[in-house]
Amino acid sequence: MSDKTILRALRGEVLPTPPVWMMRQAGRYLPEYRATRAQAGDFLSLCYNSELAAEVTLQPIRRYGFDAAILFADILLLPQALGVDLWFETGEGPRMSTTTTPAELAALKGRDDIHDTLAPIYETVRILRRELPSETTLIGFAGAPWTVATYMIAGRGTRDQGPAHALKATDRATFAGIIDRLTEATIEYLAKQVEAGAEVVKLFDSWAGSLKGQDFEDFAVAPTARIIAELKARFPGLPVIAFPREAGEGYVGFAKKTGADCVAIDNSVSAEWAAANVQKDGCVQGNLDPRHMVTGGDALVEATRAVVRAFSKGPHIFNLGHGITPDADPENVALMVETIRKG
Ligand SMILES: Cc1c2[nH]c(c1CCC(=O)O)Cc1[nH]c(c(CCC(=O)O)c1C)Cc1[nH]c(c(CCC(=O)O)c1C)Cc1[nH]c(c(C)c1CCC(=O)O)C2
Repeated sequence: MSDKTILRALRGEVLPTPPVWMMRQAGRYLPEYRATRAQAGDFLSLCYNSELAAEVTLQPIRRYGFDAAILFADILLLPQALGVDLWFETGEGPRMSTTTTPAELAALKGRDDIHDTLAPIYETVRILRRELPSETTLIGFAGAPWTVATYMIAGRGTRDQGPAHALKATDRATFAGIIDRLTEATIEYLAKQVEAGAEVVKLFDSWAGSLKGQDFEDFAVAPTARIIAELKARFPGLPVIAFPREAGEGYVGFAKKTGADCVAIDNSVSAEWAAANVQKDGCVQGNLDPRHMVTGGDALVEATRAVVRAFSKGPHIFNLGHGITPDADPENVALMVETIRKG
């Protein structure tokens, strides 16, 4: 069995020092990322340029020696592979052609027709498995169906996922059809990442927190459980991290209900609460407030130590509660890593 620290934590081992990586660790806060992105032209061109995508994935590993690298790509590449138009408005974020009618749902490509578009992503994974240090774990990922659907239905990011909730209320069949098609395509997408060399996969459900009650069970828990069951049937022992962001009480029992090996925790709940209520069932990842990467100083050191301490009695992978922001100072990241490793 591999002795990579991330894989050990995912098997439930309690390590003296938690392994660490960061969401959005390859990103605009790093000058070397901005340079490579400029070389590629734009963000999407960078995602589909396997050599340059591998290069930006490696940059934070060289700088900080993180225990995991996460494939450089985006959760919105899968809908693009299903035939949706996708572009990024500078300074604003993603824009897509909308999928809200039975005809638009029917026009999406089949789950086996996504790989032509996504082949460069699988090539990035293969390059990374060759080039990463032997102690670094490679994480592949996809968006969870609900979160990806919120973008497909609205055609953009939204504060409250209003358009997706509205479609769920007015045309449940089409809404559920979008979730099903995404669930099936996500299984095939992640399976190809694993075949190419991803050692762990992570499902990002960034908008899980806006699903309440039975909707949370039907559209956050159930699709995640289905994806994990199918992947584990095809790849026995494959570790899976699930991130139902801002799920609150929904974090409790999420690993058991979905089969996830690790639940990633955002910073809207305290580490103490998550240790008592979520880590009791297995590995957790998280949950330092990403603002500390901007503000730094003693508060960063104290908050980092507090997260390590709160999760020290169970399996834990140190991470931020959400992605690092472009205004972060790279020196603060170094201080966080040093604090975790040197105490
Ligand atoms: C919702 C979502 C998206 N993408 C993702 C999510 C889920 C996680 C989360 O909640 O943050 C996931 C994602 N996006 C990216 C990765 C790569 C791996 C990593 O370093 O974490 C991952 C795992 C690169 C990216 N994805 C994006 C960037 C910035 C692009 C740039 O260089 O301009 C990066 C590095 C763009 C993106 N992509 C998306 C948005 C809303 C945006 C615009 C907002 C922003 O600019 O931060 C969709």
